[in-house]
Amino acid sequence: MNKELEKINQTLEGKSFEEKLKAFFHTAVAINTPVAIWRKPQEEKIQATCQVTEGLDFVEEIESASTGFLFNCFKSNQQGNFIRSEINLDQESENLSISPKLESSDRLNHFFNQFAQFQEDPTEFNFQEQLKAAPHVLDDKQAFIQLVEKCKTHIEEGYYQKIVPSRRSRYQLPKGFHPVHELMKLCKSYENAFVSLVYTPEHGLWLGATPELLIETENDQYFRTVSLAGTQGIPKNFNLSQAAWTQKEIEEQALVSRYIINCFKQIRLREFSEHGPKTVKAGNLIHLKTSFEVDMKATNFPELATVMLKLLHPTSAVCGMPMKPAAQFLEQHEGYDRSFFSGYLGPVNDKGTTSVFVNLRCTQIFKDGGIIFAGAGVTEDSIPELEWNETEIKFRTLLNVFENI
Ligand SMILES: C=C(O[C@@H]1C=C(C(=O)O)C=C[C@H]1O)C(=O)O
Repeated sequence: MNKELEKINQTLEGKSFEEKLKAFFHTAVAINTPVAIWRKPQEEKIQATCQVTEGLDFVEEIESASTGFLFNCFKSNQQGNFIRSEINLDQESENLSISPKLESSDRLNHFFNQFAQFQEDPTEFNFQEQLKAAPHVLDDKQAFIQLVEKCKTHIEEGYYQKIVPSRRSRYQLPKGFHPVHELMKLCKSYENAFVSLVYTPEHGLWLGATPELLIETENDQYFRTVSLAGTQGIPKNFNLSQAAWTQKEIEEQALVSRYIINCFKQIRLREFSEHGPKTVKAGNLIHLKTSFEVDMKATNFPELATVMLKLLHPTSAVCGMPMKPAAQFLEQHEGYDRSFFSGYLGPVNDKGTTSVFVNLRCTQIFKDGGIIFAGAGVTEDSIPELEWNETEIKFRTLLNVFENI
C-alpha cells in the first residue's frame, strides 16, 4: 500500500496545491465517496480528507470518536454524519497520506487509480454531472416579510423572546465556477471564517464561509464557544471601533449569551471566562460576539464537548428562544427544510483539537445552479423590511466572491 502511495505522491511533484486539491475532490466525487475540505479561521493551512470505506458513522461521543469531519443538519433529532479521515491531503505536506488503520481494499485501489487518471488528464471530469438537479425554490419577499410579522406577533403574545426565520434563494453559478477554486478564493477573502466544502453522495455538495464557532476543544484542556448575533453591512475601510449598535441588536445578542450561560448552569458548571460583547468583522458584515472559555481539566469536565454540543444546538443565534417551541414554530411556518444550513460541521480529534462551526453563509451546489441560505434574528423590535435586507446582505458574503466583486 505504501508503494502505491509513494507512486501517487511522485506524480504530484511540480503540481500546484489547487491542482492537487481538485484531483482529490474529483476523485472522491467520481467514485462516490464522502469528502471534506476546510480551512480554520486565522490559519493558512487547507486540509482535505475523504472516507473510502462504506458507511458514515454516527458519533455519540466526540471524545472517543476517531479523527474525522462532522457534518450535521439543523434538525437535531436527525442523525449526524461523520466522515472518517482515511485519505488526507494537507497544504503543509502537499502529499497524500492514509490513516494507519486503513487496510488495503478494492475501494482504496479504486481511489488511487482514479486519482492517477485525473493527474494525467485534469480537464476530463465534470463534477456537476454527478450532482442532483436543484429543487424548485419559492423565494418571495412578501412571504418572508409575512413570516417575520408572524414571528413578531408570537413574540408579542409572550410565547417567545426571539425567533430566527430563514430563506433560501436560487442563483446561477457564474461561468467557470469550480467549488475548489471558490473555496480558495473564500479563504483569501475571509481570514476570520471557517471555510469548507463538503460532499457526500447522499447529501450533495455544500460550500460555506461561516463566522460562528459552536464548540472547540484544544488539547483536552480548553473548551470554547461563542455567542454571535446582531448584523450590519460594512462600507469599505470602516473602522470597527466606530460601530454603533441599537438596543434591539444588543438585546438579541445578549439572549444568545444567556442561552449559553443557562446551558452551563444546567450542568452546574460555574467556572468559565466570558469576554465581550465585542464588534467583529465577518466578511462583508459585522456582528456582536461574546467568547466563552472553560478549563476542562481544572473543572474536571473532560466530556464537555459532547455535553455542550447536545445542549447548545440549535442555539438562539440560529433558532430562537425558548429553543424547542422556536424549532417547532420554524418547522411549521418556515416553509422548507433547512437541511444542513444552520446545522454544524468541522474537524474532530485532529491532532488533539476539535472545532465545530455553525453552518452559516453557505450554499448547496447542484447540477443546474446553486441554492443559498440566510436567516435573521427577529425580536419584538424587528422591522420586517430590515430583516429581509439582512438576509440579502448575508447572501452577498458568498456571492460577492463568486462574482469577483
Ligand atoms: C442565521 C444567520 O446568522 C445568525 C444570525 C445573526 C443575526 O440575526 O444577526 C447573526 C449571526 C448569526 O448568528 C445566517 O447567517 O444565516
